[in-house]
Amino acid sequence: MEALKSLLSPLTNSAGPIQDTLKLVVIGGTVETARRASVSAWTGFVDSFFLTAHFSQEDYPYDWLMHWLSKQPAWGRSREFDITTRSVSRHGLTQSTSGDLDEEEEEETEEISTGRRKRKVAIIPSVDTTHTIYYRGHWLRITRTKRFQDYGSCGELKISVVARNNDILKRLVLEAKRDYEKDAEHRVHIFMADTTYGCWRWNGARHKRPMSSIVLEPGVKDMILADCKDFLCSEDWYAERGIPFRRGYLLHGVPGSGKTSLIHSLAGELGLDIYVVSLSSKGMSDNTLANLMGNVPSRCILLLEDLDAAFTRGISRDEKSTGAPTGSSSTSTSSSTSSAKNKEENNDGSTLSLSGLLNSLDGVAAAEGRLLFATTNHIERLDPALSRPGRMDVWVNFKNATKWQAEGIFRCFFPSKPTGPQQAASSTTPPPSATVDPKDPTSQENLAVPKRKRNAVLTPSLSDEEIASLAKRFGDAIPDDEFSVASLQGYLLKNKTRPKECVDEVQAWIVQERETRARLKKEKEEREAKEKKEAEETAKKEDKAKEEAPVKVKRSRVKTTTVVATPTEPVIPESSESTPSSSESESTGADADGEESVTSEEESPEKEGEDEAAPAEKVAATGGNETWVAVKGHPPDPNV
Ligand SMILES: Nc1ncnc2c1ncn2[C@@H]1O[C@H](COP(=O)(O)OP(=O)(O)OP(=O)(O)O)[C@@H](O)[C@H]1O
Repeated sequence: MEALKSLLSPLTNSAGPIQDTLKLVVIGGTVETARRASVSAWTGFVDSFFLTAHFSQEDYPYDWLMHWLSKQPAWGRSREFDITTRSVSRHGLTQSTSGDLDEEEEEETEEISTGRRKRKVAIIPSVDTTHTIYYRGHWLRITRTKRFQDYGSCGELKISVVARNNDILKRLVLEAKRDYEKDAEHRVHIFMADTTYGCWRWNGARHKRPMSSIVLEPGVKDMILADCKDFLCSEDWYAERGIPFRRGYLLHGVPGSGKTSLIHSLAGELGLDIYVVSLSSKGMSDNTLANLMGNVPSRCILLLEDLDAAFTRGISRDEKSTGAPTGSSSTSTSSSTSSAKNKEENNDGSTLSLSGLLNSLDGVAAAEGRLLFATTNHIERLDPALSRPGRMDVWVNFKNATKWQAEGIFRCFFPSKPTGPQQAASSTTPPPSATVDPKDPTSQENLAVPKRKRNAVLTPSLSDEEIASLAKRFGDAIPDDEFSVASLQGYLLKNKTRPKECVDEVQAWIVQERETRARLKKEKEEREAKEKKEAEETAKKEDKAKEEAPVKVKRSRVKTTTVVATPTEPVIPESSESTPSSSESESTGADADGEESVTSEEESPEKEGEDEAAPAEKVAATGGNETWVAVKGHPPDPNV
């Protein structure tokens, strides 16, 4: 006990300073805890008045709000900002009006004459800065941030407002949406499948293409448009009958006949975005496709372009296999060559199987409400399962241009001169291109030519009768089902300011086109014949090499054995290096290094057999087999 007291005595004697220190720690800790508690209570108290909404760049409301914000003067007056020529949102509609460097007006004339592309420069507030905007009696605190993800950064928007409930935020989002849709109504947005990350990437917004600019046989456009409209407003009908709310359209036929153009037109007409998937793209797999298909919005056009291309590069029904193309078999030369080719083609990480494709089209996870459009130039290559009703409900065949279509496309290019007051106005306004009223949305010229370039095309004005007669002559000159509409369009484009000459010279163009086609066809046939011959020769060589392969292996084994382990085995006589030593080894029983050899009795007949076989093998090997040369150390003697 005494000992313990003596041990503690130094501490008890100095209790004053320690107690003070302890008191300080306790008081400091208490004050800090109280401070933190009060701060968090205050923040909680303040936050209880604030409503905060988060918007991610991955979803539409972010675009609506960025578009809306870009129109707010306070947003443009930001004191910390980035300058960019890129679109802030995926829809490219958020170029800040307040921040635009307005040189457009001055540059417009110059642009038309030089063809130089205008670059808009926009000012946007920097990330992680907070801005306050007054909106309908409330102060909104808006912060733009960036979140980093596996596949790059993703923008976020945080909006806080002091309010009793979230009505004000709902109103804001609705207003932003309406505003955005109003500005976006003249565009069709295109999204492309990103197979690397299995998501959709905005690819641009295109001006809507009017249906009147698509020239198809009478009734076809109306039929498809009516069918699409009918589908889009029949959700309940489908639900009542338990039918999956999806519709598929298969547009097949010759290239350049308007399949893709029609889809773009329909998207504009129906106000839908287009989501494009290329099944043959690198890295496409069943999972990626299912993921993509499950993530399309309920109302959109899903476009599978060139469906047959996916087949020829090796989709198969078997999930494990990505080979076995069906379409190119007719041109295949030998099984070995084609399988090698397939391997090469499929070596791009794509593991998409037909069953995977079918599942993603109408499996459990497939999106509903979308219009599926698939295009192909070779319908005969499609698996029947893919094109059956339920997956592809409407089939439309696109052929080469008829006379009627030729006439129609001519009229699209050369609209007739407006009559009445419009004509009077135009006659006072040079140049002649002013015959088209730029405000008239039904004007053919307006439909065919983008707005900003309208005045750049100097088309002579012709009366209705003149255009009708020229169009008729043009249509009569074009043979039915020989030229695609795209090729006619190419010819008309070359003559876009010379309607009369265009018709006068069309016969010469037809002759020239036929000659070009004949020449190209001949060249193609020659090239194919050459390729076929080369492939046959390669196949023959490979077959020959295969036949020889087992013999070579045997010989190389013999040679190796001779050098390393069994020096007394007979050395192949045709080698100039080994011939003398072989006889020497046989006679002396020693190898080239002078090692003692052990020749077993049992080996003798085999050796004899090999010796006998040697001349025959030698003859077979004169084809210049590489293995043979490498083992022997000198090229084969072609005279043997
Ligand atoms: N029927 C048509 N009416 C109006 N323009 C057409 C028509 N067909 C083709 N064109 C024009 O030809 C070009 C090519 O058309 P488009 O890409 O739509 O053809 P496609 O059938 O989809 O071809 P592919 O099968 O090669 O993809 C476009 O510029 C389009 O304007």
